[in-house]
Amino acid sequence: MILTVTLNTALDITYRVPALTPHASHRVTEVTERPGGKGLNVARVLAALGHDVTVAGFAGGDTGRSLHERLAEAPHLTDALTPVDGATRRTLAVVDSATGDTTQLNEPGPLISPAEWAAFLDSYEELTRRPGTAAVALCGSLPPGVPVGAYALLVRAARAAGVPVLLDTSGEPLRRGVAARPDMVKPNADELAELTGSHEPSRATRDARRRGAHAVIASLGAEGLLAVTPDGSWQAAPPVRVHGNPTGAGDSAVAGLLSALAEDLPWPDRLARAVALSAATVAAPVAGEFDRATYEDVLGRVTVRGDG
Ligand SMILES: Nc1ncnc2c1ncn2[C@@H]1O[C@H](COP(=O)(O)OP(=O)(O)OP(=O)(O)O)[C@@H](O)[C@H]1O
Ligand SMILES: O=P(O)(O)OC[C@@]1(O)O[C@H](CO)[C@@H](O)[C@@H]1O
Repeated sequence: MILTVTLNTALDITYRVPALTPHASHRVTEVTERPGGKGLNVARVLAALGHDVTVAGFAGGDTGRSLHERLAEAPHLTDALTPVDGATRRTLAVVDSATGDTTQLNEPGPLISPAEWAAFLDSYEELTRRPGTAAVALCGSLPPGVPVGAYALLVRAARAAGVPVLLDTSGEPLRRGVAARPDMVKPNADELAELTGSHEPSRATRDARRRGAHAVIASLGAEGLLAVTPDGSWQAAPPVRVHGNPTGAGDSAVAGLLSALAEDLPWPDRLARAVALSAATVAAPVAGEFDRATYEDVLGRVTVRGDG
């Protein structure tokens, strides 16, 4: 079983409009609603690959109920979200059909009380220590009320339980989480630059390792992934730039890395899978889904270069 943690779950709403123009009124041509937040996207992709996955985090209010209902329909997925009084947030992605560009609006999320945080920690401890837990992914922003050092605490607890842990977040929670020495961290280019102060990916990736992460897998948009690990360094790139909605591409990369880790595959195969899955997510209309034909087509054509 792979455990994904989404402290700030969301009901993701995607609007498609013919062209997005500031100050103008728009007709929405398509609306989709999905359980979201990065860890839930990771979980859906893992489940679609046939891995058993448990989702932890918080859910509350009408939006939280909707999350529970939809998660109950997903095969291979166990809902272990901790109930909270506040309502789970909504996020809005507006896709411009003319350019393919996406504009993202994320609500802050509900206020988590000290008692709710303590209840989550109990559940997390139990899940990480359960026999058969193969890996943990800690994903996304923190809702108000959750301490800024939350991920550092969760990284240390996973390591104490002997479970490999991957961190995918930003800002101060990322800085503190990295210092707690996670097995893997997956920043995008902006997150990496903010963490290290360097806009040069290979220098920044090495710097992020010095700050504590055992392996750093930086996602660089259509250029693919740059991984610096204890076993070697690799660059993995898709054969072509895919046009579509990139929301959730990073989450699919995380799902690729974790599923291949759970299957004991070597780094080049993990990276190839992550790149192919994330390209296939750009080709799918909403986050947390991937286009299987694109995945299978791209998988054999990913270039992996390195010294491992
Ligand atoms: N246009 C594209 N064509 C092909 N692959 C892409 C494209 N954009 C992104 N990818 C793949 O998706 C991965 C993740 O993308 P990105 O670096 O934008 O991550 P991210 O910012 O964490 O994503 P998000 O927050 O939207 O989930 C990249 O490393 C790459 O493999
Ligand atoms: O506010 P966060 O937690 O950083 O990001 C949340 C979010 O925008 O990221 C996902 C795409 O990666 C969406 O499904 C989701 O709603």
